[in-house]
Amino acid sequence: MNNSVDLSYETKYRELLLEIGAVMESTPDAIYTIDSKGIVLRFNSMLKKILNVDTSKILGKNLKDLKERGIFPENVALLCLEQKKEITLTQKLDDGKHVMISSYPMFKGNEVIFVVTKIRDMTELVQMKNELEQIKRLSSNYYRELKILRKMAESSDVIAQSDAMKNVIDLARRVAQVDTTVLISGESGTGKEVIAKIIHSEGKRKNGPFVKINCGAIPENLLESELFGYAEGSFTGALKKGKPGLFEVATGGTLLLDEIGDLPFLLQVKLLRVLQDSEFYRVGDVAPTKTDVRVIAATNRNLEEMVKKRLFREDLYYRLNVVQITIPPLRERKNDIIPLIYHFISKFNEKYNFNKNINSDAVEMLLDYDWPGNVRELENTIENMLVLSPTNSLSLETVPKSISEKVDLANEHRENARTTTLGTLVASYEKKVINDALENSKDFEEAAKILGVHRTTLLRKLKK
Ligand SMILES: Nc1ncnc2c1ncn2[C@@H]1O[C@H](COP(=O)(O)OP(=O)(O)OP(=O)(O)O)[C@@H](O)[C@H]1O
Repeated sequence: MNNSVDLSYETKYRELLLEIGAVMESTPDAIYTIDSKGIVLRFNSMLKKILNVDTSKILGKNLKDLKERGIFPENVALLCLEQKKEITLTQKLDDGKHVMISSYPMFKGNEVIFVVTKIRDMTELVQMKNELEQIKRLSSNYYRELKILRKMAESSDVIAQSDAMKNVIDLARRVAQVDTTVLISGESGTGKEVIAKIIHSEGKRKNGPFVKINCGAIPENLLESELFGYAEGSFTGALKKGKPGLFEVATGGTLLLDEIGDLPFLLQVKLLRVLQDSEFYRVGDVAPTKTDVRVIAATNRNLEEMVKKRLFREDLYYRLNVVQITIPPLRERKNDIIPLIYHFISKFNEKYNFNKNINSDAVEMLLDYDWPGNVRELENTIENMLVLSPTNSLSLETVPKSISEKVDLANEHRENARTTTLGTLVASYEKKVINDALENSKDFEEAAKILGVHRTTLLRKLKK
């Protein structure tokens, strides 16, 4: 009877062990247990796979010894035993695997009787996490670059760092949306054509032609036929079929009349008519020609003054000046100078296949200059420096003499003005002190005494 009870216990015990073994094998994690003395009691087959340990050497052995002899790569279970609490940590093994190790203490009363440790191979997960992070980093880099590229494309390579220039571009973009005439004024080389192109390319006529004519560069007798064309056989040397003028060439687009202040008086009348009636007469023609052109006029002269002096027709001035955009000279928007310098360096590096840069002394010098020729002069200067510089770094020596001499001279004048002011102040104060001393003393001798100088010194100063 007793025997049969024992046997049934033994059977149950065996079955339990089988069950535990089956449970331990059913997981992709490595599992092992140690007793309260750190002796390895049991493990599953994943232990060999994940920790790469020789499992034939560990059963019944002390984990501490195994760790010290390098047979076992970790001892989290011992920490758990020591601290009597659950411990989870991650570890990178010698073979590069990333594992997460969790040890759980099993208690009898207050005492830990054994520790179960579970090890999960995280290598793939860590790899995936790293890859994900890399992808995130890459995509945020791409996003940043895209934003810069978009910004560059949007501003179509127009530099506007200063508030003054930002306002100009803003106004140009707004005015681009309405088909009105615009008068752009500004010193030579400030970027009037650049702004006219923005108005053209951001408006309804962007797919039409952008045509420019410099009214001051063409002789008066040719300008009329250049603008309005001429009819068949209208003058000797004319083409037989006649020739269209720029008002026809620019149909559907924009016509930029540069240096409008140079337009001869007679042509001013003709231009006014085109603007009012959208039609004109070719030279020698009797029938009018229709036109559909947006006119932008540009000038570096003071048209208002010209109107007062009767050099420019008042009615045309008002017709052109529906919206006026004034571009300030570069010296009044110094914030644009540095970005323009780098913009042109990169432009000409690309053109000449260079990889040159500029040093800070040279930048300082360019910042101190007044740029009477504005952006065009700066652009030419950078091209000149880049082409002539013997090294990859544009230094102070590469700044053209015409610029460095002017900057040096201006700095010298400023310095002189500063010291002169100081000298004048000291002299006038000295004069006041001497006068006071003379007034408050009975004679010259006493005044010298009050002032603490020799009478000959006082005499000399008085003479001065
Ligand atoms: N804001 C800017 N950003 C980049 N380049 C510019 C800018 N302004 C002007 N430039 C460049 O400077 C040069 C002169 O500009 P632009 O021809 O438009 O000046 P302008 O005022 O029309 O000159 P002009 O009075 O002689 O007709 C051009 O090469 C132009 O590309």
